[in-house]
Amino acid sequence: MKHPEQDGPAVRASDLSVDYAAHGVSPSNRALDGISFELPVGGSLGVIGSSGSGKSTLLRVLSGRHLTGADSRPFVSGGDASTLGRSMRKVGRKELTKLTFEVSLLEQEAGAHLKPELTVTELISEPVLARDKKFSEQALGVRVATLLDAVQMPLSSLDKYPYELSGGQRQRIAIARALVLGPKVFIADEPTAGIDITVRHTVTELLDGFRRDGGTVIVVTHDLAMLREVTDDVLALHQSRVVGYGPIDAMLADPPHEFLAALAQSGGTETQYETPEAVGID
Ligand SMILES: Nc1ncnc2c1ncn2[C@@H]1O[C@H](COP(=O)(O)OP(=O)(O)OP(=O)(O)O)[C@@H](O)[C@H]1O
Repeated sequence: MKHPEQDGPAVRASDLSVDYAAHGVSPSNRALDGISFELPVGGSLGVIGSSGSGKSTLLRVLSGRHLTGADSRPFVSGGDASTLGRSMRKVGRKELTKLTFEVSLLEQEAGAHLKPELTVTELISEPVLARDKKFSEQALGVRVATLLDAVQMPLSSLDKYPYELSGGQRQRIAIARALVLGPKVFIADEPTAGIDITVRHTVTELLDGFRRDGGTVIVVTHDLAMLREVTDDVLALHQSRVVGYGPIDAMLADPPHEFLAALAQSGGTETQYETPEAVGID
């Protein structure tokens, strides 16, 4: 599981600060400010925070996608983060390519952004064929069917197009696609968003199984039950900074910040939290 040069945690952030550069009329913007944590190989970290607190930016940086994405890339402006032993500040191009195979990022609303012209089989197979055009058709067929089963979708959906699936089914296909390369680290941004409550456990089971096989998980979720079931520690962000770090129930029992106190009171609907300044309270 470990990168040859890696002899430490799977993921580490040390006083990490991340900015978005000024763009047109938009000024530069600090999205993360002095973030530190460590996640061992095989561990699972939850990330929570109010809207705009920096959760998605953190996932982009830890997965190396800040160096491969399109416009308005965030950049590491202070400290550093490393994933599987590679620095996110100075990872080389070759190492970065390897990292994108080893670290899978399920982006927010991934199911809604599947290519509409591809079938389920093609969608799940695409990352494998993009990496190796000559990959055995038979082995790929088995891998696709196994993943489809893992996300509890029937084999009859193999030839379907995204428009023929429900929102929850599309999200499950996105998850299968994210796991098809057999990553070592799975980073997921709201994986259960849009998934029917009755099949949510599919995702929890999948993450559990992934960890049992030695995989490391980072998950942004508003789902308290999921945080309890699949994470060891939770990193709570508020306005770009860490306001809590530890097991979710310990944090909610003795909230170190008003954001967490509000979350404890609401029973998990943290997005409703507004700062006193935002609602005009002194
Ligand atoms: N492409 C971008 N260009 C400039 N600033 C950005 C960009 N994306 C995000 N930001 C800014 O970075 C900060 C953190 O945003 P981010 O999307 O990481 O937060 P978040 O916690 O994931 O929010 P949400 O829960 O609403 O998805 C915000 O101030 C946001 O406006």
